[in-house]
Amino acid sequence: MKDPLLEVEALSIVYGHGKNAHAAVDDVSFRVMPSEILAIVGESGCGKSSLARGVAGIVAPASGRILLDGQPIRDLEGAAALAARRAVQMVFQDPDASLNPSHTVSAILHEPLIVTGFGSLASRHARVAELMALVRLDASLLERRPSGLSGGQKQRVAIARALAMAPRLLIADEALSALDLTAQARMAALFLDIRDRLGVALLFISHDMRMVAQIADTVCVIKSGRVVEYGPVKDVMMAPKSAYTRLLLAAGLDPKAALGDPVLLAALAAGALDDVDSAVARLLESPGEAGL
Ligand SMILES: Nc1ncnc2c1ncn2[C@@H]1O[C@H](COP(=O)(O)OP(=O)(O)OP(=O)(O)O)[C@@H](O)[C@H]1O
Repeated sequence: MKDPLLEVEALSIVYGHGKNAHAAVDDVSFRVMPSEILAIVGESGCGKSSLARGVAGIVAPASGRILLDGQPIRDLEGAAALAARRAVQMVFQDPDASLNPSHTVSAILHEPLIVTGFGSLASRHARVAELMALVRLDASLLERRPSGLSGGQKQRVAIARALAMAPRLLIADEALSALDLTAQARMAALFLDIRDRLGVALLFISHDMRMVAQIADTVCVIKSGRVVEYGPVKDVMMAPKSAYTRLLLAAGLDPKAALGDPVLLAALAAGALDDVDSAVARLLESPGEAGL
């Protein structure tokens, strides 16, 4: 049995102070093995982005620990701290916000290589060509700026830039949700290909259970900042233990809108699985009722 790459232990992230304090992430634990794809799934506002930012070190946890190769990241110093920071890279939902619009794709991909002191100009060029091939982008796009690319192409550039740091864990925070369905499917295939070729692990943050089923090995379902279900994706899909997971699995239902339904809310609160299933079936038959 291999050792885990990442361990998240009893992590809590709190916004605000005093009586305004609000735990966006509440006592969450999971682990990611090398080259595993773990999906964190839940409806909008459940704390997924906060969790991703906590793992990436962008927001500080109120309590709990994050370990990389068994070492608490917070305790690392000097070269070890730098290596840990590089080992975890993030791809965000909106490439327009994360890619500099005035830079060419070439400049965007050269930058992390320069920052990390990656060899000579010739070796950087070779590495940029390799990164473009990895994300299946044609080299002819190198001189374009982000505005000259499609949404899917921009997201591929963002992934290539993250891969330039030679990460061991990639965090994709709703990285597919701004794309149309065809682009989403192609991007999911790309993530699987990258995992297979590079052995990089993926923390795949999503609200979409169907996308998660296509890509993940393991799934962690989050509701109101807490883990409600965690296990191999096949087990969770075939036999969801929690009523909330069943709701997320109901294809065609928007959980956010459905949660406005009082009967469904009461069934969820009571953990009454049969009542949840019948409420979901009713909402699917008459979408107008839940404003879907
Ligand atoms: N910087 C912040 N300051 C205060 N509250 C925040 C901050 N960021 C998020 N929150 C709150 O924390 C909770 C979790 O938000 P978070 O963005 O992590 O959820 P999410 O599941 O990623 O949602 P979405 O998919 O809509 O981004 C929400 O109630 C949100 O309003």
